[in-house]
Amino acid sequence: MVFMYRLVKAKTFRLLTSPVPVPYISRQICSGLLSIRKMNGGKDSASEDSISGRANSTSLCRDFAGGAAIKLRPSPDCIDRRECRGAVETSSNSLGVRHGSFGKRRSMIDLRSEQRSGDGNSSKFRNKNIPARVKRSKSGQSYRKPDEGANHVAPFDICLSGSRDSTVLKSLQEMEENQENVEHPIEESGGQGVLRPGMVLLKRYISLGDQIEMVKTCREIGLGPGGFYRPGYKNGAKLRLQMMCLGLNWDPETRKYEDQSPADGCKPPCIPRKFNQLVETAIQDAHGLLGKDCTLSNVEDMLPAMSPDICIVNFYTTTGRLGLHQDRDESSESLDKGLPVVSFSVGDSAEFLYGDQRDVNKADKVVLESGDVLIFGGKSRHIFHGVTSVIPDSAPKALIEETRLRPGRLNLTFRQY
Ligand SMILES: O=C(O)CCC(=O)C(=O)O
Ligand SMILES: [Fe+2]
Repeated sequence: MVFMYRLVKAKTFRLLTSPVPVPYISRQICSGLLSIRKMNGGKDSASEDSISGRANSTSLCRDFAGGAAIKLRPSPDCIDRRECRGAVETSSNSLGVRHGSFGKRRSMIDLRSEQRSGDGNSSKFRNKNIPARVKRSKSGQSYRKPDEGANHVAPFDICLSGSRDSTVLKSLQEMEENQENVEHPIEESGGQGVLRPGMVLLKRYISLGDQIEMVKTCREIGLGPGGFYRPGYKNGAKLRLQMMCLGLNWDPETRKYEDQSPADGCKPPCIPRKFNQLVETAIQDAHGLLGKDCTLSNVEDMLPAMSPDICIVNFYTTTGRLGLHQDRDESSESLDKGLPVVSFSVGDSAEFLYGDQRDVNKADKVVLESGDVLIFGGKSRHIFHGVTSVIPDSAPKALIEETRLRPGRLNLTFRQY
């Protein structure tokens, strides 16, 4: 009896003092295995290719030495960004970009609100020398965790926090149904068509569904390594926009393309393959428009085709703007050939100026609306251009409801280095 009592007491003691109950441990291992299987065989891994363009990508990233391109390498290198100054905990699997998908509707609205920078000016406090640690959240998204005590600011979030209205899906469906050609509606509306030799505007070209996915994808990438920050010029002045570069990083301070972001030292994320496909189709459709002019024997003489390996993503709040400038930091080969810049506008409309001189009074003006694609190459490759104002409350309602994009405008410009 005494022996039995001691035995029971000893077992009970061991159970009570054991740090983790055995059945609990095995449950954890099982669920771990389950989630690994799900990631490898389920939708998540299938979606990797669609966003990173990894498997069949034609996009290339460059190695730079002292600012000069020395060799081209395939896109997986721009996904594996472990070399970035602070992303010590990043593995190729942990980058949110690889788990997102352009084609897959996944809500990004529940991302951690405490990681948000709040307003368009906060990234000016980001200390270039303080690394941001990249962590992975339960949902598989990567985000930066500010180091203890560091004066670090998380990337700018182009979307607002909060839940989505349940009526939104309905209004989205209605809008899609009302679009005559959901794929690429080329309408004969104001400003549409050839603005000048080599400059073509495709009005409301990007479908609402694609605009929504574009915002969600940019948000997801923009919150990770190499994400949105507020860049500055050499003289210390800040640009009136938030920027993120894909493929290669363009630094307004050095006016050079480099393979790391000055904000966090990370390699620029890759351009999602779906973005590149849209660019290529837009150029083909622009050629279709140019081809209507019977005097042109070869449309490519006026507007060469290109495969983008750089995408500069700008987000302008309603007070954002961009002074008149030329895009001339791509390779001299690209510039000499007149390979075009292709610009996507999403969100609020903006007044866009363009002309042959850096003079606002001599420039022409066009309003770029959500879904518009502007292409300038050939003889127009070196035009001066800029954004004078963003028109508040002009974005499609369903876009805002579905994405909670902040008031302002998202602009993506694609180029070939
Ligand atoms: O926002 C725009 O429409 C133009 C952006 C631009 O010119 C640039 O990023 O170089
Ligand atoms: Fe530009």
